[in-house]
Amino acid sequence: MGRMGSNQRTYSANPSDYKLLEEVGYGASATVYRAIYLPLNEVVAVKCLDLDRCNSNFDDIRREAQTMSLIDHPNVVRAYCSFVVERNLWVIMPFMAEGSCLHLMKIAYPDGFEEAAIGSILKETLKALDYLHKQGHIHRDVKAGNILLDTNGVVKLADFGVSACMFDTGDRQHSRNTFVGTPCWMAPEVLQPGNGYNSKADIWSFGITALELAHGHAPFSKYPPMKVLLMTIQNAPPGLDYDRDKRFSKSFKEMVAMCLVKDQTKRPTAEKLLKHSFFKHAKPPELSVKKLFADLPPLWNRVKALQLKDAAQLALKKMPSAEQEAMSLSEYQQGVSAWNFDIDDLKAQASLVRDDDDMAEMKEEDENIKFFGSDKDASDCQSGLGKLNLYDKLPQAKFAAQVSGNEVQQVEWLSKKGKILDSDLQESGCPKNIIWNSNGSTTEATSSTSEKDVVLSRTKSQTVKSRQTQSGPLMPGAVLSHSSSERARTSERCENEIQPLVEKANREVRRAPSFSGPLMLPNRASANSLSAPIKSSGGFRDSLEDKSKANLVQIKGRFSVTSENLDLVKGSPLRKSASVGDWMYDSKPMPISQSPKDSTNNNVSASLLTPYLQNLFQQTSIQQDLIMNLLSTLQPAEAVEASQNGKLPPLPRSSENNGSVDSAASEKERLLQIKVSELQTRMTNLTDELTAEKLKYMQLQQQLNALSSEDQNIDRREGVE
Ligand SMILES: Nc1ncnc2c1ncn2[C@@H]1O[C@H](COP(=O)(O)OP(=O)(O)OP(=O)(O)O)[C@@H](O)[C@H]1O
Repeated sequence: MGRMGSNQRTYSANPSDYKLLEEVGYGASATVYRAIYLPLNEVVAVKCLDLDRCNSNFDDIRREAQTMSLIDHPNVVRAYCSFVVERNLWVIMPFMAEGSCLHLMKIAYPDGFEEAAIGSILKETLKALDYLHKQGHIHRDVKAGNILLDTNGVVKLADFGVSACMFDTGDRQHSRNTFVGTPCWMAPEVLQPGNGYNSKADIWSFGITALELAHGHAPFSKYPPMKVLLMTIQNAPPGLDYDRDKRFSKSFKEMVAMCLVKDQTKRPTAEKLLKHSFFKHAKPPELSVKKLFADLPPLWNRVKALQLKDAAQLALKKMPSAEQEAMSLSEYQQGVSAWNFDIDDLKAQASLVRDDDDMAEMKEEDENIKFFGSDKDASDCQSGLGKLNLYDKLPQAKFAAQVSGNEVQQVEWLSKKGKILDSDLQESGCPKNIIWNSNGSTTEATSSTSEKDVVLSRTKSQTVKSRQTQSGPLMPGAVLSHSSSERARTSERCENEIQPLVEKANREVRRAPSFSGPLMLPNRASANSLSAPIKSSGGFRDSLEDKSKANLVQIKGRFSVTSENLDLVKGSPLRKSASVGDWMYDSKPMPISQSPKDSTNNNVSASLLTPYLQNLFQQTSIQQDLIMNLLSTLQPAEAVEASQNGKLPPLPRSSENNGSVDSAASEKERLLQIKVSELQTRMTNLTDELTAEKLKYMQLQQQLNALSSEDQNIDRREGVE
């Protein structure tokens, strides 16, 4: 599928012609790398889509990729070419050096952009939509995460085509009973079956994206997907509040209101919307957009920083209390959206997750009508994880070069925002004094007080608000779905290029869902957690697939629903796990004290139990890993002490542990240690559970053996008679 790019250059379909460099983005189905196209020595982006997670057949994907490569508009990211590498589809695209608007907000503008920049970004995006709609396409995934920026301020809409085919084969039957991702950006008609939708659905998503850019997050993003769905359908449309959103012009508010009309026929076309006064007065992006990232380090370092932050976030979050927000946030942050699912299933789930509090909140939302009416109020109630934005949690960092060996060029942009506190750093478990170079990765360094002061003196005074922010994605699906070859490639590169700290953080981030994943029967193939099919374990996978094939309707993104799941739900409702951050089916494990006789009566087959045990086992090991990682972020003295007290497992020996011990451990670090202890308690519980299950399994095995030999005896006796 090698072909000409827009610059009339030819791009080969030979993977060895592309040298993958840093990871610059990740989504539900793909990881995106900066890469060099060796024959031309040109920087490109390579999006690696995991075909294992694709619902479409290969021809559909190939067709869509080809369609994507035919798209030719200055505001649409086109594909130069695409080809299959093992179980991945590689899509070669122009590299958009400043990444997505979502990343930019997460890293530097947690409260959203100023209106001038929003106007420019939206205008360029609308031009792209106008073009696509006139070509007969619906984008179906318009959101800040898919609006990419180039260093010169060029704005392009990405993810057209492939994402569509990945999640919609056009055969709706195959999509039934499935819900994936967050419906934050989805139009009501998309969420309601039978109505049908058209390009106006993109206009709704465009309106939601406008709110996202204005506030740093999409409406309802704190809620679980099912609730978002109900709110989108039942509530008045979200919008910019005329009184409270004073920083935005009337014209902007009007434009958003025009997009967010529930009746799709009343929404303007992209062409008409472009004529709105808000866009007439929009500045050229090179004036208003370019300056947004003027002081920022390179994209890949931002991505690493976000991953670090995610690791810290993971370590700090209060699992039980924040898990619902975490799920919603992680969905939102990941920016997953797919438009195929069955409304009844969603409603079934929604009815199960709603509790009194939820209803009260929903009522409150109804009363407020305008979701964004009170930024402060809204943000205050968005607790938990939300408080951890990069500025809140990353060090007063300056990041220094390491990768290319260039001169260290300190970048103080993080501190400029005035949101980074030393204490936050300690709390985050990140090493202090990380230096971040404009072209390298992170490395530790000494930061003197005077440096700090200088940095702080340059700080813009900005109120540190307790609000929901767009913290980096916990990216279970994308990671779990990587083919082993890609994992190998990634880890190889990490070893070579990324500093251990970052590597460790990445591992933590990637394992985050594993840590928090539910213990569940394996036939729920959720990609939202560890409970997604564990592809690496051969035997398990087989049994899993056998079990699930009959019932699994579709796996998309990180949520999936199967008809069997729904049956399960009836008798065994969805519930929030006490210890994990995901919704799970209450699998009602048998009591440990159960006698073999009772066990037999349960009719639990070994084939069902085995994968369950393996799942349990895997989670336990992953938790162990996580604890080890956390331990290594503790002050050595404390960690050693905790370890010696028997509170924690033995510390891994490392050079850090051999160094001099700082006896003055901070309060924050002690808190972190408490977290670690909590985690360890959970791990112990899981281990106990695992042991009990193993025991039960052995008993069942014995029962089965006894039964089968009894059967044989009977057969033999009958034969004799
Ligand atoms: N051409 C590109 N240049 C630079 N960064 C890119 C490029 N394409 C994608 N990215 C980055 O990678 C991220 C993920 O890419 P993309 O949205 O295509 O993945 P995805 O799996 O399709 O995501 P999702 O389905 O969640 O929208 C983007 O949000 C963006 O930050």
